[in-house]
Amino acid sequence: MPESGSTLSSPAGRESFGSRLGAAMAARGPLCVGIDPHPALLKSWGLDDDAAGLRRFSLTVLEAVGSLAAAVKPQVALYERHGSAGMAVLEELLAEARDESVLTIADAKRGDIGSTMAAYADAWLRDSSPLAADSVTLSPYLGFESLRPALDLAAEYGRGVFVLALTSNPEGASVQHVGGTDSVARRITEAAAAENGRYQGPMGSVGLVVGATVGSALTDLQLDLEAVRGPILAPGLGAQGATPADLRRTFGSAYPQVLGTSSRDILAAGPGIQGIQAAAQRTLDGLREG
Ligand SMILES: O=C(O)c1cc(=O)[nH]c(=O)n1[C@@H]1O[C@H](COP(=O)(O)O)[C@@H](O)[C@H]1O
Repeated sequence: MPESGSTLSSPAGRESFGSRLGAAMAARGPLCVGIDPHPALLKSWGLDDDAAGLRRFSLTVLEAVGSLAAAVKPQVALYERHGSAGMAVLEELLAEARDESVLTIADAKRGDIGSTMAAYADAWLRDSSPLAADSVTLSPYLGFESLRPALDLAAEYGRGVFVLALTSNPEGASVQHVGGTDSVARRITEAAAAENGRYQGPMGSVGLVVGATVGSALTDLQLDLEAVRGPILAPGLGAQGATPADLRRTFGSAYPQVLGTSSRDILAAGPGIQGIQAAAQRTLDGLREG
């Protein structure tokens, strides 16, 4: 269990997130399972679209994939839509994952001016917070440096961040590709690489989000993901159409850093634990092949 109590507690010497995630990927393989309790999925599982349904769904997924996936990624929006009762379920899920030593990525996509960003960082990355996760997704639209409070708090507490670079949705290109070979995405990638200079070992704690669906964009925009020396969270597998073979083709020599993530494609195999496990295992086998 993480330390609790004073927000001033200093967990000096704690192992970094990059190192913990690298060990989990080496031991289990490069799969993250997204926990996205969409209303349609709750319905197909025979659950109500309420906090009790959300709780059953979340804890079932954790039980099914907790010993198989390198990490789980709860989609915060799908808890927020249930208000405080939904956020209480998210707190319970994060605490349960912590107790079972399953790494978590809170998919909150936060980003704001620095002083407000400090509050987001407190919410997701500080030990004393009920929503503390091992890592959180961040949006750099206000400038990479606006994320400073989260970057520093993550480093202090042995936690991590995943910064959006090239997202899996087709609309992303209208912002992220701007600038050609000096693109917005390239600026983000280079800033993440510089930030990982503060970490020792093969993998830093500042990751990027690069969709499995981005096709030739890495080459077109001349992005050097190996130089980032951080984990690459790659959503888009399954429900958005990408395959493990696409991932290998897209990421090339950076593939060892890639954590493939899939939600609906695996979750649709529920509500039985064995069905979810089999779907996750199939995806993992695909990611490990070749
Ligand atoms: O940050 C993310 O995880 C993310 C970034 C991105 O570029 N695209 C993307 O789909 N995601 C998230 O990844 C999940 C994808 O879900 P599925 O399409 O069901 O596998 C959702 O929770 C998305 O919000």
